[in-house]
Amino acid sequence: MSRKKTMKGKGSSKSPTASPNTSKDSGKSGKGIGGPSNGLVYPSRPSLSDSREFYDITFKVMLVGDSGVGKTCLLVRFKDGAFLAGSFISTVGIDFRNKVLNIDALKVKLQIWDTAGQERFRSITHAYYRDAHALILLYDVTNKASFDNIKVRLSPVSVLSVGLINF
Ligand SMILES: Nc1nc2c(ncn2[C@@H]2O[C@H](COP(=O)(O)OP(=O)(O)OP(=O)(O)O)[C@@H](O)[C@H]2O)c(=O)[nH]1
Repeated sequence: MSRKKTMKGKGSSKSPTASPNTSKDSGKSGKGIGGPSNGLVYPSRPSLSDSREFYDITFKVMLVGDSGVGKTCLLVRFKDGAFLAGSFISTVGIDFRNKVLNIDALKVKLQIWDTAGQERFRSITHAYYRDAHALILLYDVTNKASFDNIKVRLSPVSVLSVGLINF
């Protein structure tokens, strides 16, 4: 497998393709449905950030769940090792960050998309499920409604679409 080269996202990043959405903490764009129909996100697409990092394979992962369940906190914790305590700023639209992991001598790039949990962004965020390799479903253990709402978020059409294309 040839080693590929890509831009490494830092903080809120620009996405591989174009579409008008914004992130919670910087207002920078998160753009487009991230990759071709087989779901792989190729590094030859437009830049994500200003530093480069090699990888062997890439996967698109979506964080899905109600507003306030901790999607952004989980992502920041995983990416940067920090916890965003205190003030809660809701995500606007969609955002993503990249993380490259070394697994069995391979560099695996995860492109992790942080979706807005608010109802008004649902139609936007649903569009990004299409070519995802994985959806991570989050809920607040102190809020049963946030668990029940996962079923609503993953309508049969969305799940079927992800399943048919990627698995
Ligand atoms: N106690 C506790 N609070 C958390 C945890 N994770 C996140 N929070 C808090 O929950 C609030 C919301 O977290 P976010 O990660 O911004 O929530 P989100 O799911 O991204 O919300 P949207 O962007 O609106 O979709 C913040 O104030 C966090 O500090 C956790 O594991 N425990």
